[in-house]
Amino acid sequence: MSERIISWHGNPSRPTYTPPPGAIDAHCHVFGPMAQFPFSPKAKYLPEDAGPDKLFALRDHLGFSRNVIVQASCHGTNNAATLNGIAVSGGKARGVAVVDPAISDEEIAALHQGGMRGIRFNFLKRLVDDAPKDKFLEVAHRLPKDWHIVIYFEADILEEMRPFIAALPRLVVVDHMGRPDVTQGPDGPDMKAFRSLLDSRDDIWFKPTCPDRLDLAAGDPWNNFADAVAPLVADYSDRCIWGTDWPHPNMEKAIPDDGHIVDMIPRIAPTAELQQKLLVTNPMRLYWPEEL
Ligand SMILES: O=C(O)/C=C(\CC(=O)C(=O)O)C(=O)O
Repeated sequence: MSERIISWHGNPSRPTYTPPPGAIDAHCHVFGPMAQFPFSPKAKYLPEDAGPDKLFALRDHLGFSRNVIVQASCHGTNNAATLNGIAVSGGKARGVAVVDPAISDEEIAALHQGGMRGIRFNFLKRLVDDAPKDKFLEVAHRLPKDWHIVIYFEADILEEMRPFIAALPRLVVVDHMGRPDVTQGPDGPDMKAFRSLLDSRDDIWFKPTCPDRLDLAAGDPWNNFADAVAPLVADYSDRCIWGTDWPHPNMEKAIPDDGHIVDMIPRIAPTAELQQKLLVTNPMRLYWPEEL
């Protein structure tokens, strides 16, 4: 792997939709810059630099106020690039770390000091070599009480994930709703299974994100995504947070326009009240609770 990849739009449109004041892009990443923060030797993709300067310019362009930077798999368990993004944000970013489960309690405390408020367990085989559930559970028990656990898996393994998720000792946030097949519609088997997971614990949250990934075949404007996801947001409105997923790792063959991604928000959260919860109140509870 030597060629570096660009997976983001060079000139995204300005959205038609205006997010409320204080809106948080609660799922995005930074890549590098590589000269300062090299990628992991185990990285499954090698992106061009997409550093905090680009991320914050996009934040302003799209009308957002803050970011939650999620450590991407290309940086492995070295969180330096993400911590740098948080550090140079002037208090406008916090993060989610990916850690070696053998991390010490002192290192966890340092991550908290650096603005991390959760860790991510990634179960996608195309992104990570292994996902040891027993070790993940052990480290989960050592997290600060007010941290949460972000998990990323695909719908085909939801059933085998259930016992692990049930055992997690912190609030859980599921990335991209566990990647349901949105073409099945709001009452299809994947959405039904995901709803039953949400019903199994009232502290399982989700990100109704990534229309570009989940409605890839139909493409922009991602109508299947809007139809399947809007009822979920309406029914679980206190348990969802939203993000752009910029710089859209692995989407180089179908790069989304970030302005259009933002314009999905009023289609899945049609009222001002739902938008306020999705973009402000809910993510503030997880990332800046001291300000509430
Ligand atoms: O950005 C996302 O959430 C999804 C990703 C990339 C990713 O998670 C990672 O690299 O850690 C994907 O499906 O390729």
